[in-house]
Amino acid sequence: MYSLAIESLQYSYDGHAVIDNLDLQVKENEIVCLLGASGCGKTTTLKAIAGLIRPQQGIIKIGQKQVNGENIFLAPQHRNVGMMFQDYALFPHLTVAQNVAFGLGKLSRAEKQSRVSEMLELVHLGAYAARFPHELSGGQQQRVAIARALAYRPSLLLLDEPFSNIDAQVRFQLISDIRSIIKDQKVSAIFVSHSKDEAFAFSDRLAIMHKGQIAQLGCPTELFHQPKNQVVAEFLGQGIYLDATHAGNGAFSTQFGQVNSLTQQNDAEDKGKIFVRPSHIELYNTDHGAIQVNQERFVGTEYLYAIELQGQQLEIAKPADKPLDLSKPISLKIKPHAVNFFS
Ligand SMILES: Nc1ncnc2c1ncn2[C@@H]1O[C@H](COP(=O)(O)OP(=O)(O)OP(=O)(O)O)[C@@H](O)[C@H]1O
Repeated sequence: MYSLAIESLQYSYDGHAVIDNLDLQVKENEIVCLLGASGCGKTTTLKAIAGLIRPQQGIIKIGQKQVNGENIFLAPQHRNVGMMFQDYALFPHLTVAQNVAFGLGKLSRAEKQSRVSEMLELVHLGAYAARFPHELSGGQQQRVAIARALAYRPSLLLLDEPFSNIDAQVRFQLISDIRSIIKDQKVSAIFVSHSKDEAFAFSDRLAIMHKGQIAQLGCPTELFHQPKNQVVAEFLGQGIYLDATHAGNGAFSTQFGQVNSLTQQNDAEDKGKIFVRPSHIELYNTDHGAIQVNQERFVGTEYLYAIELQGQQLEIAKPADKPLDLSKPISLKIKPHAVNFFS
């Protein structure tokens, strides 16, 4: 069963489509990250799920309940979603405990107290109940925000760039803490980010968004190694395109020699481009190489060599015990890998 199912969603601002026929499904207890460049429609999608805006078209189901569709539009408070938006700061004049209790209107006083204590224990802030937000660090404030979002036991959490104001040094610890809290509580979550590092660390599956649509949905390794199109390939990491021709048996001819693919290839298209990441490239010393290394960096476990290929700067690694001899000529080859061929 899905905790969220979206079908053919459409939303336009002043006639300009921002969400364009978008489909998305989130499984139970799953964290999905909507990842994409600025302006691709991530926040608008979250707002439509939350009920903060009304889409012109499309179906949204949260659990079994249809919350959006033709003649159906449930108000945000009836959708059973918890929200943690970047600009949904804590209320500065309320204590931590009062902030967490804020959405618990229907419960009795005793029930509220017990739920607030439970939530503050969950985020390891039991001793901070009487403090005000300005007396907490940024990371502690985010943990209060997650406690507040989880307090009324939503079935789906919506998180919009929740870590963007957090110091880089503590961000990945906080991401790991909040991920464990969400997993413990067995809720599903949609997390919006434009940082692939955050997305890789926080989510089970990634949905790469482009121009109001989901370009690809899958687990991080699948998207990284088998991008369906150029948008996904480029968004997830550095790399270059090389002209390539099918040479049969899953191999390709390129200007750097033959490249063998470790995955089955469809030979229908003869000519195209392959997308090559730095980790697919090997530098080695030969008698007749013409590769120019612009910089060498030692980073402990390996050496990184900066080269320029087709106008793009790439850093290629070599193990620390097998460095290049920069006084001798250098060549380049492309290692066998799951080749991404685009016709
Ligand atoms: N209230 C509005 N009126 C008109 N256009 C809007 C409005 N809100 C957003 N847009 C436009 O809709 C598009 C998508 O906006 P959205 O905020 O969903 O993008 P995003 O992917 O979340 O971007 P970011 O990563 O920068 O937050 C943008 O081009 C934006 O300018």
